[in-house]
Amino acid sequence: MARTHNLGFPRIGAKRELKFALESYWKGQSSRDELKTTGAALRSRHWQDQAALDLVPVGDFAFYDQVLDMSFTLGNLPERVQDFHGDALDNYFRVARGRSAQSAEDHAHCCGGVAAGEMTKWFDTNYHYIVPEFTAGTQFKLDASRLIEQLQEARTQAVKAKPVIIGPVTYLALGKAKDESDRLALLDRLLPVYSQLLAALAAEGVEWVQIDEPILATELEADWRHAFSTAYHALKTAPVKLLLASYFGPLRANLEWAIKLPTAGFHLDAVNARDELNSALNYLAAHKVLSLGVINGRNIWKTDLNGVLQWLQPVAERLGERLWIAPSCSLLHVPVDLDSEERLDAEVRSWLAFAKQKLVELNVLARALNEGVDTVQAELAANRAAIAARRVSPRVHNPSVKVALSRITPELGQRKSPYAERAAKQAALLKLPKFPTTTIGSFPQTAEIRHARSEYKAGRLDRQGYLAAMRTEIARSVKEQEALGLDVFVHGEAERNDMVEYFGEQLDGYAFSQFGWVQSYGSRCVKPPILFGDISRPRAMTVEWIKYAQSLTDKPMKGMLTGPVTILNWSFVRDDQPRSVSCQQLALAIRQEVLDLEKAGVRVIQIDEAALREGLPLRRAQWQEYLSWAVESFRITANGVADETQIHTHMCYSEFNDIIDSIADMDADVITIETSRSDMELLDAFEDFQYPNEIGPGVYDIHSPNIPSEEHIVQLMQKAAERVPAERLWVNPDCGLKTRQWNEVIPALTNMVKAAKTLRSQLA
Ligand SMILES: Nc1nc2c(c(=O)[nH]1)N[C@@H](CNc1ccc(C(=O)N[C@@H](CCC(=O)N[C@@H](CCC(=O)N[C@@H](CCC(=O)O)C(=O)O)C(=O)O)C(=O)O)cc1)CN2
Ligand code: MET
Ligand SMILES: [Zn+2]
Repeated sequence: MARTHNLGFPRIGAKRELKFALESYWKGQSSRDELKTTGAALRSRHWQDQAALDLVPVGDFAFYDQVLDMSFTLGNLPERVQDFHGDALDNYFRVARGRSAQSAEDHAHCCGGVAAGEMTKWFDTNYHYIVPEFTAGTQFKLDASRLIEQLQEARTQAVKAKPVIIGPVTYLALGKAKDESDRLALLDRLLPVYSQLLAALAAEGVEWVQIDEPILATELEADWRHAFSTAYHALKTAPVKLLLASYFGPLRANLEWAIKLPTAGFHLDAVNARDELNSALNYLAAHKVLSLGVINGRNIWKTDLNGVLQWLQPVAERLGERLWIAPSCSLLHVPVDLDSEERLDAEVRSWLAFAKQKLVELNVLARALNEGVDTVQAELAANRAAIAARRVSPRVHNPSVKVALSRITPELGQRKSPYAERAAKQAALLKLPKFPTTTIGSFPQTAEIRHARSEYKAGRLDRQGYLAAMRTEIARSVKEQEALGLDVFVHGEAERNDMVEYFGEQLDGYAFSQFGWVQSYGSRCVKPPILFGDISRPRAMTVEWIKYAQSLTDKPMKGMLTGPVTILNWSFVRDDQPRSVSCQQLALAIRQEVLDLEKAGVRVIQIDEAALREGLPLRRAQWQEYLSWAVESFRITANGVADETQIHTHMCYSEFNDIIDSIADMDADVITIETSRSDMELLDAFEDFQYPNEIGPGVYDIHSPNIPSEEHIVQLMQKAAERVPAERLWVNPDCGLKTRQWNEVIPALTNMVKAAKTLRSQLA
């Protein structure tokens, strides 16, 4: 009898209930009890949604982030919040979001402002976690209250609970030593707290605990391998059974030793590591449970159930009771419920499965294994038909796109002249001052903008009314930029719901959902569009907006586009062709937009590649292959323009040391990057490499409500000028301003423009 379980369920809610409850609480519009009630209601609903499983995850719910939850469970709070006297949940939000010194709440508790914890991406997903902070002196202390309360809650609802925690080695690996000390030296202090935690869970009657170690999908140095051995030998006496979970990819050199660690069970991502199944079976000790992730937890496609059964049935026969089946990873990365969708095209819908549908698939597989395929004949037949229809659908295959792809030549990615020649022509045309100022694209997405768009989508505001409302916003942002005295303007992206979804909505080969929300960080969500077919651009997507914005000013207006690699990495993409092929198709489509903008007289065009660095594969061994097609796709998109047209790109995750040659290969005239929090140290890579083109190192940390002072910006730019020749420097924020408010943006940019003027008089 194969057993079914799940590694984690999306917590934001099918209608983003958690997002709205959090934001209302943060604004002081609802009480903490109301927020906690919403949390409990979501947990309860999600447990019901999973009731058909043999084991249901508990502890996967988090008010902000599961890694931050783990830090609180382990008593590892940054020193700056340890003296907080208020409610524990408020302290948790202080670490997550920071708190400016002025807020009334802080006066009430007499401890000033705190910096937010650093946020970084969770493996190769678009989810961001709060980085645990360590020093050589870090002490851990168990606080199991969250897990125990949730277990008790689950018990009253008769949930077959399997608590989920992050394992000690991954926890250390995800964190950062603030004093550059060795994180692994903390393992000996950490393990006793894990032992206490497991004992506390056992005391609640728990039999199995899922302990996540996704770091197993990366290349591990000997000391980290050793840490695994130390950790799991120390925990083997715990009074619970441990299911050690690896996901997001194959284990390669880690497979043999990891599966032989002394745990009662092991979870293998059998979607991404199917080729490791036989070895896993060979290494598996006779008593051990093998959990196989047979349903893709990272995409939205229906599983080929008949295909899975073909290879899974013999495994089930061999393992009997010791086989568990599950999604490949937590379902955090997929939307909740396909049934909510009212407008999806019926054909495309028939190919899809969201979280709830994936669990139904799992159940069909389990019944086929346990009760015989005859008992699920109808389900298997329907699945077979859907999979077959998708494979041959004319909606998926567009011969003219395939022809265009076959005609790609290296010349397509080649600018006409080298940077130095282009730069001279652009300077003559644009006549910018030294230290030119600009912003990254978006201005605040105000409640009015979002409201107008939702009225438009609901049919209560007509197209003319919507266009007029967005034009008013664009005009406002142009006026503000005139008043600020910026040099290169942006239109502000008011008309875009998201930098990726906006393009997905306008390209053929894409579908988009109404409620397909996925958490990106905290209360912020994205609705990744669904790339299902060959991509083409039926008509220009941005030209009218940019032309309108340009008509309002004599300053150069940047055309604003999202690049192919970022669109790819932040979409749900096809699983029936390599990512590189989808990326090239996107490149050809966005290239047309670039050329149309140029034709419309736009002199500066920015092509955002925020997710290029982020999209690096988990294993270094695969980096080169990825970088080569990713950079080539960018070059195809960007490099068809005349020398006089200035191409910008933007990246917000700027740890470029290992890939600076690829960044230079993109050959953008200007790159704007995130650097303010690293005190310009991230520019070292550019200095060492002697990066040849222009750079705008961010001087305003847009993730924080704090307003940077003129002096601070001048100082940062002086540091930048020590590393990059001043004549190649731009002055700009770290990233777009969509999540900020105008009353923060205006003073910050005022200081930025003043700083640029000071720099011109000092250094020029
Ligand atoms: N795709 C993507 N990934 C990214 C980023 C990014 O910008 N895009 N940035 C980095 C950080 N991640 C981020 C992810 C999301 C947001 C963000 O602001 N998300 C918004 C939603 C953006 C959106 O799609 N907005 C829609 C829907 C807005 C909305 O919620 N409307 C209300 C209605 C409001 C009303 O009627 O008054 C509703 O639908 O209920 C729109 O503008 O049209 C949010 O969660 O609040 C920011 C950063 C990394 N990854
Ligand atoms: N142009 C985009 C913006 O300003 C770039 C964002 S990168 C996440 O919002
Ligand atoms: Zn950015």
